[in-house]
Amino acid sequence: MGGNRDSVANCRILVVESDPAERRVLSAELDGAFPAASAPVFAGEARDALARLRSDSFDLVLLDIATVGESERIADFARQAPEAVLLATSRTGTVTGAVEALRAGADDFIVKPFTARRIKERFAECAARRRRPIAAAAPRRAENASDRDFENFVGTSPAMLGVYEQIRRIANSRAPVFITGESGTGKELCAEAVHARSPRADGPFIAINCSAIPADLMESEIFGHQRGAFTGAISDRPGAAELADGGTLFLDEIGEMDLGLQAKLLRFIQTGTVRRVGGSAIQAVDVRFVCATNRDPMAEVAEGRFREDLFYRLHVLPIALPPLRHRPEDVLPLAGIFLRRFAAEESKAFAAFDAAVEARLAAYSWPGNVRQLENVVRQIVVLFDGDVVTPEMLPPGICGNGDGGGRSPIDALRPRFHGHHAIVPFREQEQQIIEQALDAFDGNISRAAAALEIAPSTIYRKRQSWLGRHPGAGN
Ligand SMILES: Nc1ncnc2c1ncn2[C@@H]1O[C@H](COP(=O)(O)OP(=O)(O)OP(=O)(O)O)[C@@H](O)[C@H]1O
Repeated sequence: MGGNRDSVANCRILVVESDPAERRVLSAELDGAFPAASAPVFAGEARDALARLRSDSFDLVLLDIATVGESERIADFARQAPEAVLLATSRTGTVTGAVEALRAGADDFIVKPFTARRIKERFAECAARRRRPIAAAAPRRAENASDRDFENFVGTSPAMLGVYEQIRRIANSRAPVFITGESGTGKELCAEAVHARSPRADGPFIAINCSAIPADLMESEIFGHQRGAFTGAISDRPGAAELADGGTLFLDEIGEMDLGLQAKLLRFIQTGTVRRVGGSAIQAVDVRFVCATNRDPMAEVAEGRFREDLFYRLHVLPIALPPLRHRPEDVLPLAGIFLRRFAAEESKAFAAFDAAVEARLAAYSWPGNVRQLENVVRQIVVLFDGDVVTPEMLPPGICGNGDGGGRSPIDALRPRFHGHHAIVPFREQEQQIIEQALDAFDGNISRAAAALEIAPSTIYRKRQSWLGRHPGAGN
């Protein structure tokens, strides 16, 4: 199944859509966009699609929620095609619908109409990030493994060599690993490397982002639930802890976990057992904990936001990832690999940066770290054509003259004030800025968050609060 999962161009697509008009639109949109793929397969009913999945393998399944019916059916798809990326689609984008779909096993939720480009991006991201066995943490197929310096890391600065050495030394232990570092410094890559180098490498690597999932769903995400445990719990579901049995459980952005759940996590660490929400059976689970935060954990403990006892349980083997500005020699190798990756993905010719661009990239301070560098290179590749990246392609902040000519999507986010008449309430400006960022990145929350240099959870939370202000509003 899914032999080409990491390669967007080669992916095999199954579209589950009952509306003939929608099928025609999608067929036209997808045909040109996935040139190397065999034509997408269309199924008008969930039953036919499930039958097709029994005899054939796909890398991407686009599931129209209205066609598929209740979320239990989405769970059927998740079971039938465990390696395919499942993107739930709907005309009506409500938070509840999205949460239901994700809970039932979809990798992501996309509101129609959407472009093939958006599908490609979501597919690539989900294939790279979804819960998956460690096989997916191996170097991307399209890239040369020798481009990497250690596991999936690029960079040979002394600071990073020190990190690789630390990972090598702690990999064999069963003790928890606590990774700190600013946003975008590679904490998730680090967690994957710890797993890949550990004796558990053949076991599962399960990542949970404690900030991306609403607090009330988090307990069931980690511990699972029994059917009927709460509204919407329509089937039994294992949590991340059970799924990670024999492998590694990565708790990303642990600093965002609510205090009640921290107590339950502590109990899990102490007893090595879990109980599903609404269930009575206690199950022993063997996992290695790796967690990460971009906050200062000691300060969080001092402020009472992080339980001290939990902190000391988890903070056994600390790894601190250096910000990119402390290792400027890594900037150009990283930029080079991103350029090759995105040029291949976008079928562009870009192969190098000119000397002036290299000088600017190396001199810039990269407050958003590697993720910001990755986003900048991606924007350039998407927005421009050519073999060589030249200075006028750089976004204003990096090109240094403050005049971007409106080329960068991020440029469109800059608020413009024209005297005091333009002053509007802060919360409205905030909503506008976030919505513009989401538009600029086709609704992609992680990329919008990275561009705004905030946590994705902030966007999720804000959207929930806007819905609270305007009952019935969609997302
Ligand atoms: N040293 C590196 N080599 C190659 N790619 C890297 C490196 N560091 C980070 N990246 C890439 O940068 C992006 C951000 O990395 P990652 O998600 O691991 O950061 P993070 O520290 O977990 O961020 P956050 O705190 O915001 O979750 C990813 O696409 C990752 O693959």
